[in-house]
Amino acid sequence: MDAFVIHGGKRLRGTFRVHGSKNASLPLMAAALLSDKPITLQDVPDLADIRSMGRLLTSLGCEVTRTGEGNRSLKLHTSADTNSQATYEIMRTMRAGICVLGPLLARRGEARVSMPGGCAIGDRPVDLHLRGLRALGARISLDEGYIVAETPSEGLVGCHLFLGGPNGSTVLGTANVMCAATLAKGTTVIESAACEPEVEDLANLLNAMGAKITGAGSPRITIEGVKSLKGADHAVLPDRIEAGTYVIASAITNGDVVLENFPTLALTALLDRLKFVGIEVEPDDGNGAVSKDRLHDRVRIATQRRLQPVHVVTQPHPGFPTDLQAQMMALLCLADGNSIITEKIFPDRFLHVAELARMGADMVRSGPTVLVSGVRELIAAPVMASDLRASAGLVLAGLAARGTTTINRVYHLDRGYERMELSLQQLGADIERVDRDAV
Ligand SMILES: CC(=O)N[C@H]1[C@@H](OP(=O)(O)OP(=O)(O)OC[C@H]2O[C@@H](n3ccc(=O)[nH]c3=O)[C@H](O)[C@@H]2O)O[C@H](CO)[C@@H](O)[C@@H]1O
Ligand SMILES: C=C(OP(=O)(O)O)C(=O)O
Repeated sequence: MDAFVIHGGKRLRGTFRVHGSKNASLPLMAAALLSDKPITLQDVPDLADIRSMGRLLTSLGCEVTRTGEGNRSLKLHTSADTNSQATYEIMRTMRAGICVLGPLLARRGEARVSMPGGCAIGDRPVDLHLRGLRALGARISLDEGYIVAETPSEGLVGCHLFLGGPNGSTVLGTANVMCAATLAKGTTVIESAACEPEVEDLANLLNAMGAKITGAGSPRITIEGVKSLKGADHAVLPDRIEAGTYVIASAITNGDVVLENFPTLALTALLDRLKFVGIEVEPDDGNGAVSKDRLHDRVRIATQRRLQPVHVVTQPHPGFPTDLQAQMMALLCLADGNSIITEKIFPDRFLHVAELARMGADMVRSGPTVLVSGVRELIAAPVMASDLRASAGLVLAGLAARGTTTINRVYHLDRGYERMELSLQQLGADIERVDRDAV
């Protein structure tokens, strides 16, 4: 098992181009099951989760091939519909495998899909996915860890449905129901739909395939069912979580990093909190000057020496993303005072707290809230990566810490960050990947 060894204290400098989004790509890939015509997705990151989704789709009769310049695109072509079973063996490795349920049901009338895995970040039920699909008429039961779903003889039928849950909306649940509704009879209205940019991106692909969807990106999505969907070409959104992680990497090392393909609009809440901390993300005109275009997709990160504490609450989009909570916590460990972080999406998503404490961070957790008292410096230690974003938080802490930090089990990072150690090396970090036995 691989580990990262980081000699901390190097200021990051240089330019990094943000990759296409993992969390957009995965449901986009699953949408290829809705058509027998080829779909091409441009700028799909090369990640463990993307490869797992590729294996899953292949098992379901979809040919998946890397193509285009630098093999950055994916071509997906569903040419066989003989197998509609998504096995536990593949599904346990990632959460987004559940996105095949809606498309399989809508196009083949049946699906047998294992309950999904994903990051260990607390309870992750799928009741809202099932509630939404049942509202369209699907008959669903559970059998030995599998969701068994079928459509009635008249097919799925559009309806007005509410998809809100105890912690707000559901991102992948909205994706699943939206996909299923594209081929249902009549009109579906999803109330309390997730507003995340990845949902909007999926609606854009589906519309390019001939679906009739309006309102995606707002809490009410309307889908007029159509008889069939065709092929399409689609460019995947930049990854807002990767982008946010590299902003914080620059800030925590007091660096001078320029980010390209930066999704400014999708990161408003992060940029707002960072401004309070003393970090400006300025549009860059490419000649080292601040651009007048505030929505420029090339930005430069300017960090004040003293970081101010701040209150952060994770919320559904456009609120502060839960997927950047661990990275923000690493930064606030070094602020000049007390910060409060409240996790409202996954109240137990705090496995990084104990590991950051091993590096000298001063934190007290009470339920979904952590009080972070800033310290002068973090001190390197061996730590254990527990989930994807917790791992990213530990890498950031290691970049800033005095001494040599070893982060064990970085396979979690490989699910969501493309060759992170190489990108950080190019920005001047002293980081290397080693085989765990060598540590
Ligand atoms: C592959 C992908 O895109 N993953 C993202 C997606 O996960 P995912 O779509 O799985 O997360 P959800 O939006 O569904 O979860 C939001 C909240 O709703 C609850 N819930 C969800 C479904 C359900 O049927 N019942 C229920 O109660 C969850 O426990 C959680 O408290 O959105 C999360 C929240 O922004 C992100 O952290 C994940 O990175
Ligand atoms: C939690 C995440 O991924 P997943 O939903 O696939 O577990 C994430 O991307 O931070």
